[in-house]
Order: sequence, then C-alpha cells, then structure tokens
Amino acid sequence: MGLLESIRGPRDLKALSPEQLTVLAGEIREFLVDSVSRTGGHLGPNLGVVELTLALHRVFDSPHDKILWDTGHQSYVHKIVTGRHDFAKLRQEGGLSGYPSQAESEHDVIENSHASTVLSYADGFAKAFQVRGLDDRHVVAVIGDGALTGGMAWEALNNIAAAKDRPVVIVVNDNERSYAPTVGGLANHLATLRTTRGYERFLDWGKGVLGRTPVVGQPVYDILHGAKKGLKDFVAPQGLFEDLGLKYIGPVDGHDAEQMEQALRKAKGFGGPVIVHALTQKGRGYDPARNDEADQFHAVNPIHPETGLPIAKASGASWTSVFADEMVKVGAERDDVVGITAAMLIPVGLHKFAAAYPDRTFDVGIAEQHAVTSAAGLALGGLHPVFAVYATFLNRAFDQVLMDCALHKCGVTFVLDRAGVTGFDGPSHNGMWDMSILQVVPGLRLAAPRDAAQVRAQLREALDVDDAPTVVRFAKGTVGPEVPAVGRIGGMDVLRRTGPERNGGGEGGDVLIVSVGTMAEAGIEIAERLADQGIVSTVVDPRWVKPVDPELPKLAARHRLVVTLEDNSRIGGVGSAIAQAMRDAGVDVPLRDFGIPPEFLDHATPGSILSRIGLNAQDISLQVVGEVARLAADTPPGETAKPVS
Ligand SMILES: Cc1ncc(C[n+]2csc(CCOP(=O)(O)OP(=O)(O)O)c2C)c(N)n1
Ligand SMILES: CC(=O)[C@@H](O)[C@H](O)COP(=O)(O)O
Ligand SMILES: [Mg+2]
Repeated sequence: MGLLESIRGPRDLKALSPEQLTVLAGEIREFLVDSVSRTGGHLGPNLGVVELTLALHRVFDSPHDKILWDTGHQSYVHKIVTGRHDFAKLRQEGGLSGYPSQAESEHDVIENSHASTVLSYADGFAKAFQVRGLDDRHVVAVIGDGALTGGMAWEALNNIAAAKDRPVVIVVNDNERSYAPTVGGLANHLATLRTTRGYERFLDWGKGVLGRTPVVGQPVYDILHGAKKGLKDFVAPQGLFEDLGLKYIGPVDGHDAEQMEQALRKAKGFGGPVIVHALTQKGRGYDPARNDEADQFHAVNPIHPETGLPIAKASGASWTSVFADEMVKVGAERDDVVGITAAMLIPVGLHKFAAAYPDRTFDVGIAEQHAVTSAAGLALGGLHPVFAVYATFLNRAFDQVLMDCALHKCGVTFVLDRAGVTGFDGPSHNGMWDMSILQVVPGLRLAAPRDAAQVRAQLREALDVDDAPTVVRFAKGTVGPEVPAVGRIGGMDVLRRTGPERNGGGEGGDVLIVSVGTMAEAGIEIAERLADQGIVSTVVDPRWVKPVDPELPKLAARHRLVVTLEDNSRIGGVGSAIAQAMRDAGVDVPLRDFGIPPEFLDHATPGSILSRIGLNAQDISLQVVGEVARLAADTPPGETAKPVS
C-alpha cells in the first residue's frame, strides 16, 4: 500500500492531489478490511468515514484544532492518518484501543465510547477557547445520525446555538443507521434534508454556468438561489437546525473528498455554530458489509475478508439468545409484556420478540434516559415493559430508574446484557457498576442468573413483580453449563457442600462462599480447592442479590468466614450489601469480598483482565486459605479452630 505507508501524520495529507486522495482512500479501505477482518472491530462505521476523515485532517490542524468523535468507534481512519498503522492487536492487550485514546496520541481526546456526548465536549472546548481568548483554533465534533438521537446531543445543541459568535463545527455523519436504520422524527428530518441533494447539485451547476456571465448571471443566480431556498423549505424544511440558530451546510456527499473539503472550509470560516450534513454509507466499498441487512458490519468478530462470513462459529447458546427465546415465549403468554431497546434491537436480543410482536416493541433510538421514563409511563399505563440494554449504558439513566421508576413503584424489568467484564471495548463498556449503583434504589429487586435455566426462571420471576423495578443481569458471550442446586436455604440455592451433613441441611462449616451469577463455577472450584486443604465450605447462589436474603446472615453465623464473589465493582457491590446485612443482624463473622477493583480497565480480552485483577478460583483460593489460617491462629490456645455450628 504505497501511499498509505507514506502518511505518518495529517501534514502528509495536505499536499496530496485529488487523484492521490482517491488512491489513498482505496488503500485505507483495503487496509481496514484486511486488518479488521483478522481482529474484529467496527468495520462498517470506519469504511463509511474514509473521505470525511481525510477532509477533516486536510482542512483542520489537529491537535491544535480539536477533532472530536462521538462514541469513537469510527476513529480507525483518524488513527491511521495520525500515524498509527499497527492494527494487528486492535482492542487487545498492548494493542490499539478500538476508540480514541489519549495515551496513544495527542490527536485523541474523547475515550468514552458512550454515545451522544461529543457536542457537549465541543461546547465546553468552544467556551474555553473563548474565555481564554484562543481564537486561533477550532473545535470540530463528528456525530453520527444515531448518536444525534441521544438527549445529551440536544442539550448541547441548545447551548451551542445560543452563541452566534462562538465557533463550533458540527459534522453530522449521516449514514442513516445506528445498528439498524436510525429511527424517529429526527431521522425523518435528516431524510428530507437528504432529498435536497439534487437541488444542491442543480444550484452548483447553475452557479457555474451563470457565474461565467456576471451581468445576467448574478440576478438569475439570485432567483435560482431564492427558488432553491423556497423549494428546499417546501420539500425539505431546513427549519430544525436553522430555526435553532445553526448555520446548515449540506447535504454534502461524504464520499466526495473535494465536496467535503469545500463544505468544511466554508464551515471553518463561518465563525459561529455551523452544521455540515455529510451523507455517507456504512460499510462503503465492501459489499459483504453493504449487503448486511442486520447492521452493515457495525461490529464484527474475525471474518473471511472475501466473503465477510464469520471465521469462528459460536460454541453454544449466548446469554442473549437464551433471553431472546424466553421473551418470545413470555410474549405469547402475556399480552401486557412489551419490549424496549435503545437502538440495539439485535444486540440485546429483542429482535425475535419484535418479529412476533412488532406493535409491542419500541426502539427509542440511542436514548436510554428516555427509554427508562417511557417504560415507567408504559407501566403506569398498565403494561409490563422489559427494557433490554447493555449494563454500562444504563448508568446514564440512573436518576430515571430511581425517581421515575422506583419512586412510583413501577413494574419495569431491566434486562442488563454485557454485565461484568467485557474487555475488548475498553473501560467504558465493562458492565461493572450496575450492582453497585442499583443497590441504593429503594424497592428495586436485582437478580443475577448463573446459567440459562436461571435466566428463564428469574426473568419470569421479575415479570411477576408489578410494584417495583426488577433487574436481571447477565454476561456477554456464550452461556456456561447448567449449575444445578443441591439444596435450598431461604431463597438461595446451595450449589456445593464439602463437609459432612450438619444441622440437617448441611448448614455450617469453615467458609460460606456466596457466588453471584456467573461466579458460580468459580465458587464451586474454590470450595473443592479448600476441601483439599481440609477446609469445609458451603457454596450458595443468592439468585436475587437485592434485597439480601434474610436467611443469609443466619447462614453466615454458622461459618467462620464469609467469601463473596461478584463480577461487579467491589465498591458498593453485593459483598458490601451482604456485609451490611450481617452487621444489621448482629452477625460478627469476617467477610472477604472479591470483585472488580474500582479502576477503569484498559481494553484486553476478558480472560486476561480477570486474571490480572485476580478474580479467578486459583488466586481467590490462595487468599481464602491464608485467611482461614489467620483465623485459626487467632483461636485461643487449647481451643481447636472449629466451625461455629
Ligand atoms: C449510550 C450508548 N448507547 C448505546 C451505545 C451502543 N452503540 C455504539 S455505536 C451505536 C450506533 C451509533 O450510530 P451512529 O451514531 O449513527 O454512528 P455510526 O455507527 O452509524 O457511524 C450504538 C447504539 C453506545 N455506544 N452508547
Ligand atoms: C461501540 C459500541 O458501543 C458497541 O458497538 C460495542 O462495540 C458493543 O459491542 P458488543 O455488542 O460486541 O458487545
Ligand atoms: Mg449512523
């Protein structure tokens, strides 16, 4: 790839001729398909922003000018033209992040891969430049049509439009899709703007022809321009953006580097808030992506580059598919159950329910806050909504869960997919905070199923609660083997006892291991390892981790040590809640809580993250053996360390 090799920074783009830019764009697409088909990643979105990114870096001077990307999954081309060509370990330990990364480059600003934030950052930058008198630099925000459906984007637009003298260049990257086609009134408005493309071309043609005959040309051009404006307003009212006080430039062909550059130079010189509406295609130039109905290769696992077909076949059912299938069954039994997604119908597993019950499925766009409060409205209206969302994306709707759902005792069920360490997508995608932040929501009940059978059972149990919000959270990827219960204490499943039966129910021993959700297998393995050391333990799965089962403190009192395991932040998680419940019950037994440390976890494979943070059976067993030994050592002389029974 001759030309691409020579691009070591944005400066190398500035001298290229239009012909060279076309060649370079082709080489970049070839590079993206070749590389991302090997590693997996956001192939479709990045194929769609090749010319747009080249134009941005030719018109603006990053890092002096700030080029900001919303969500950041479409920043591979930006990385390539800012000197990062080694994509061999994309999204893996030690490799490039799949999103902008300040540690990687001075050209990167926003690392957060949560959508709809870029305009707020841009508003902040513009205000900072103005207050500091830095009028020699620009801020450019690239936002997708999907991200533009997020509420924050409109809060920011309201502020950006307020100051006519505060330059902000907004590039709307309109490929008509989030994963699926973008929904809502905004999407329809963007569509009407797109239809005026013909008028732009007509007007440009007119300007060219008429411009050569100035005497006649100008008045005729003015008439034409007036006609275009009137026609546009008639056919495609520009009102939305212009009525807000934003200059609107477009629609522009986002794959025509020259047209993009022209529009960006116009925007750069405007001196106030301006929108450049770029029309692009997700997966541009790669037929397998263009022809992909589902999401045009929004995010792929490794694929065969020639065909786009996945290299690895899924090794079993995913957590998502178990939920998807059960939702269809529930839909047939209960016509009050409705589904809600925030622009991720297939990724969260509501597509089958939607196919069966289209009138009972609502895609609200990338608008989780709206989704939650709309769900509260649906519940108050007599239905039982199921909002399926990635755990990390519910973070932004915490107040809506607390005040709009729980305060009103709304029977809304939240199904949190991608809970726990997800790894590849970096620090803002791990579902590691839900079991902490939701602990403080009065009345909310939270379940963490350990296997497919429990997903089905706990989903149904959640749907039976109509006077409080309920949460069912599970991990990314393939669901593990069934983990059968060997007994039940209160609402908790006993998964393993390694000592002789005591007190009839096998209650009591040295260590009580409380494994949450997918930590069940680790809990059982830890019990076996402890047994090898002569340490007797009981493993329980609380199933519903909030509220803490009233039997748990009593069971804890019959052990010398309690160990809790959760794929959630250690801070304020299930372990903390159990410790509090034990204190409240006057049970003074030491507790060791194992979870995710309170840090942002850099991108890597989930396995390597879990082993680095020590959230695995081997490391935990070693610590527990040491703890038990310390406890035994504390036993007064003459007394043998024995379980409290
Ligand atoms: C708050 C939030 N919700 C959901 C997502 C998941 N997500 C990642 S990209 C994407 C679609 C973005 O669409 P758009 O902004 O149009 O960008 P495109 O991929 O089309 O370039 C979604 C829903 C997210 N990153 N953040
Ligand atoms: C950028 C984004 O938020 C999603 O596209 C994310 O990559 C989800 O990844 P998975 O669906 O593969 O978990
Ligand atoms: Mg889009």
